[in-house]
Amino acid sequence: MDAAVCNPFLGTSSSRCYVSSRPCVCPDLRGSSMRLSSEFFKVEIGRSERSLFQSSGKKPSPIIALASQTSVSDPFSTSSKNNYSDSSKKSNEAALILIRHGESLWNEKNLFTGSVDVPLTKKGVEEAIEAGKRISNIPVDMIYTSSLIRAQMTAMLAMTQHRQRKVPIILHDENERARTWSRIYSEETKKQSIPVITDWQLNERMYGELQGLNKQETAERYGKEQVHEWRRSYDIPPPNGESLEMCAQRAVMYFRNEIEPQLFAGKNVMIAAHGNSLRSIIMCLDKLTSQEVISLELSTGIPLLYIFKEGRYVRRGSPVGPTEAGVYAYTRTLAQYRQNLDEMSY
Ligand SMILES: O=C(O)[C@H](O)COP(=O)(O)O
Repeated sequence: MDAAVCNPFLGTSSSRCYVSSRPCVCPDLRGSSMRLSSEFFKVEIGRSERSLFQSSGKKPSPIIALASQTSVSDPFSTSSKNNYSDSSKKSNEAALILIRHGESLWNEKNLFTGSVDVPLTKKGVEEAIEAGKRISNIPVDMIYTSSLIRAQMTAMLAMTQHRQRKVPIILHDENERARTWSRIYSEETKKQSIPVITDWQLNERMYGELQGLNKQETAERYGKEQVHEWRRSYDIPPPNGESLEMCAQRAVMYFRNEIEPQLFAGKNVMIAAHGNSLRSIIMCLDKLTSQEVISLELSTGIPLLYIFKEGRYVRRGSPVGPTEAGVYAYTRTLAQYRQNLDEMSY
């Protein structure tokens, strides 16, 4: 995992190469054998999130409001992408929300999309808004999205529903001028904002020569099994495209190097990305094997909540709705956060 990954959209001489500075703990990416975790095997997020509670034997409990605080941070206190981490602000826990973008115009047409930059459909817009309602009581301090419009639309639309009423603002640091011209001069305004960091490394896997082809027609032409192998196997790439393993190498490395330090610093993070970049991250968080990940399917526009605590990720399923008591009782901190929002709105 120490190969540099360069942004293909900037050519081979990208000014930003990510070289893993931390060892990746994801077993499959280390190339060693994986721990079996049958609990999350064959999970279709969004359709069977309830069964996650059942399989873990945990039932949502009523709201517990105790004196514990969500992290308080000023995410705009530094402007560089890489300098957000403030390890002195270590907190006990942070929320991590993962969300696959809403339906895109090519999802609707059943076309392989990959790196092609396609917007949401009307249904996708509605899914993103619905997702926002589901997470409207969960704290969000920072947002990471891919560089593709469908993920960015999803993040922004979801945040229109958030009760915190902070303004998500895309950080532009592609060059000095972009940094200077997008500066905010009011500390108070910064506090009312949520930084949105966009990065190609969270993009959908590059689908190579399948991009733009109809999935059904491709299966008829090359055979269902071949197409399933291209779409779901871990290490077999589609023609001239990325395998899930290749996608994981950049997406998981980005997660480890850029996002995880924020969680360690107590920041609550939302990631709006794609079916396969998120599958690779979930594979790592849930320690799925390369066999188990084959059955992992993500529905469009369904948020999934993890609690990051003492260096561990605890999957809490998908918040079903803003009124579901169980969502707020996941942890004391979330319950307290929700209670504060309620008190503020009286
Ligand atoms: O890129 C695509 O076509 C989809 O977003 C994901 O497709 P998949 O379900 O075939 O991986």
